[in-house]
Amino acid sequence: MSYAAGIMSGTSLDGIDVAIVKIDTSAPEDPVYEFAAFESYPFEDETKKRIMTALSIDNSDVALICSLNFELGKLFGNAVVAACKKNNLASEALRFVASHGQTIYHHPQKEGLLEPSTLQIGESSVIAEIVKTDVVSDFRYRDMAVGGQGAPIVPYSEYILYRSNYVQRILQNIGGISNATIIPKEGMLKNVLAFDTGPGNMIIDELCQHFYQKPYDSNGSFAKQGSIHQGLLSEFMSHPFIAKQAPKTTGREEFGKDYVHDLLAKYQMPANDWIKTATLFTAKAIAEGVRPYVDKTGSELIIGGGGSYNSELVKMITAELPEAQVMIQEDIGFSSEAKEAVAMVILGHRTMERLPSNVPSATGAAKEVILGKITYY
Ligand SMILES: Nc1ncnc2c1ncn2[C@@H]1O[C@H](COP(=O)(O)OP(=O)(O)OP(=O)(O)O)[C@@H](O)[C@H]1O
Ligand SMILES: CC(=O)N[C@H]1[C@@H]2OC[C@@H](O2)[C@@H](O)[C@@H]1O[C@H](C)C(=O)O
Repeated sequence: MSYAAGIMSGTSLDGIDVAIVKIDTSAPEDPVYEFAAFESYPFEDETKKRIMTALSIDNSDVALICSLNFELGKLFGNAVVAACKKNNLASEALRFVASHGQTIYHHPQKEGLLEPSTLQIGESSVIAEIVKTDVVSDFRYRDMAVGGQGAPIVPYSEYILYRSNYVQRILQNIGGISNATIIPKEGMLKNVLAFDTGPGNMIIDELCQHFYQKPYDSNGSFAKQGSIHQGLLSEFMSHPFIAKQAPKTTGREEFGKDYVHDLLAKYQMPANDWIKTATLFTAKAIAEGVRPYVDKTGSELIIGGGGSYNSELVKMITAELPEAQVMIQEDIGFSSEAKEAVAMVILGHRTMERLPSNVPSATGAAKEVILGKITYY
């Protein structure tokens, strides 16, 4: 029995999530992962601003990215130490730390001279020195090296935690971007499908920041007061990503600030109508993405990520997908916010054991590979 920590800092840039997980390997072929604790550390405004600048094609610079790699390594390491302390654990007793890293750019298709590539930062050497244990990081690169999109990478852990002999389960994550994992009833890992469905909270957050200087639409309260603008909704739905076939992944490059500000320049309407229409688009993109795969004999769509706390969004998804039973992670006793950080522990454990954890049917990779790199302490 050992403990490990997973660190997630996702595309929404809300902060650093740390999950501590107990790993029971008494049956080594079939390890059991037990959630032990979750802590979240919001980024300082200044740090968030610097990351946003680093992500921007127009304003990014190499000195900033170089420095942020080490700054984030420090913040990630300190977050794990703080989480351990709060939960009365010695951080050096962790068997390993698994860190996702901050995605700076994700470009899965070849475009001109640009190779399919992705970049996550938050230096693992710095984390290892602070936490004083081994660190697994950089999970996406190896999958891309064998022709995969490098995302989504959570399907392996979702298969381990949620597969069912009785019902199809669709795990719908709504972070900055939304992604779905479809696990057939009695399915094998090779039958699992996963892909990004489009924006998660990214457009809603940008609009809340623009109109109200607020980071997000708490519980959908602005959306609840707005009306749908059909012209804007049609324009949203005509985004080429929506009609694309899976496997597909996306990011801030397609649904970030530039996309939202181009639309803001084009349409005039009250703030809450913008937010309501963007919320419906987010729900429809999810429904369009998963609808072709819903098992008519029974399907549970389980929503996780911060979007599960937006009840207006959840209501819209429920209305768009009457063929599935829609619920959130908390309805089945899990935590919506901890889900991805827990997933990192499961992926990290596979790496430590020299075992593969990409799902080629999800990423389009040519074969199964061992994800991640290990920095030994
Ligand atoms: N109470 C709430 N009401 C509405 N929205 C919320 C609430 N709490 C969190 N959110 C939304 O969830 C977002 C954070 O979600 P999460 O932490 O799952 O994203 P992430 O992991 O950074 O992104 P990704 O999964 O795309 O990498 C916030 O930016 C916000 O939009
Ligand atoms: C490149 C990148 O960071 N992608 C994230 C992002 O956030 C959600 C969605 O887009 C998903 O594809 C992925 O994260 C999760 C952890 C994944 O790979 O499964």
